[in-house]
Amino acid sequence: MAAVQRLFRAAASGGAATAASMRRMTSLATEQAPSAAAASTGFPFKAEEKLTRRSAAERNVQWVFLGCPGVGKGTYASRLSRLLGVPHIATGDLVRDELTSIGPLATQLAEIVNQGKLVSDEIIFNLLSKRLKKGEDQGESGFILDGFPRTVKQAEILDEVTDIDMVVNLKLREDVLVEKCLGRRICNQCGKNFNLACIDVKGENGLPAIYMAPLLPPNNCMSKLITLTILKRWSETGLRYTMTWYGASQPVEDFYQKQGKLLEFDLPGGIPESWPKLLHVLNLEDQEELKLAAA
Ligand SMILES: Nc1ncnc2c1ncn2[C@@H]1O[C@H](COP(=O)(O)OP(=O)(O)O)[C@@H](O)[C@H]1O
Repeated sequence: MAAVQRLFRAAASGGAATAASMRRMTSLATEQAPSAAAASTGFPFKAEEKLTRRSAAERNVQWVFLGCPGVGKGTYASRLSRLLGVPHIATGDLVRDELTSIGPLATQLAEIVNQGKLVSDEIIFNLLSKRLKKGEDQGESGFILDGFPRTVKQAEILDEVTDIDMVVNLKLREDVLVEKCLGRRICNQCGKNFNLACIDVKGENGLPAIYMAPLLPPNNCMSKLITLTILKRWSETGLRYTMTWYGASQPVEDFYQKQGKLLEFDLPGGIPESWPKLLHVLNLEDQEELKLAAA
C-alpha cells in the first residue's frame, strides 16, 4: 500500500518534470517487462521497496472489480468492502468529487467526462494517490478498486507497485445490461446512484429468467435525479456502447487472466440471488454469518 502511494505521489507531484516522468513511467511500463521497468533509471519505485511488500496473509485483501458500467460493480464492491473492512475506492467517484470543486481541473474533467472519454492516467493517479493518502492517515489497509485499472497501461503500473490478489469480473446478459444502463440516475444533491429500471426477463433459449428490482431513491432525492449526459447518448446507442466497452475492457481482462487472477462471475439476477452466490464463490459465507451474528 505504501509503495502504491509512493508511486502515485510521484506521479501526482505536478509540474512539467513530473509530466515527463509520468510519461516515461507509463511508456516503460508498457514497453518492457515490469521488473525491467522498475530497475530502469527514472522509475520512481526502487527494487528494495518490492521486498517490503507484505504477503497477502499479513494484510487485508487487495482486489479489483471489473465490469461494464451498470453491471452493479459499485453495489457488490461496496457490500464486500463493508464485510471485509477494507475501503471501496471507485475512481469514478473520485472524479465526480473533483467535479464538484471549482477550478481549472474541474472544468477540464467536466469536458472529458461529458464526452465519455477516459481521464488521463496522470489525473487518475493524482486523485487515487490523494485518496490512498487520506485512507492511510485514517488507518485503512487493503482495498477494493472499482473502475481502475481501466487500461492495460494502468494495470501494468499497478502491478509494478503492489500485488493484486484477485480480480472479479462481473458479467450480465447484454440486453439486461443495456436496460439497466438506461435506468441509471444520480441525485444531483447527495450524489448517490439509483436505478429506475425494473428488469423482468423471462427465461428462454436456455437462458435463465432474471428479475432485478429497481433501486429507487428516497422521496427527498426523487425530484433531484439526473441522467448523466453520457447516459443520454447511450439511450440512442446503447447496444453499440456496450459493444465498444466490451472491446475496450478485454485487454485488461486478458492481462489478469494470464496472471491467473481473474474470477469471472455471471450475475444470476438481482442482489437477493447474486449476493449469496458471490459470497459462495469468494468463500466468504462464513464471514457474513460471523458478521450477522455479531450485529
Ligand atoms: N481508471 C480510470 N481511468 C481514466 N478515467 C477514469 C477512470 N475511472 C474513472 N474515470 C473517468 O470518470 C468517469 C466516471 O467513471 P465511472 O463512474 O467509473 O463511469 P462509468 O462506469 O459510468 O464509465 C469515466 O467516464 C472516466 O471519464
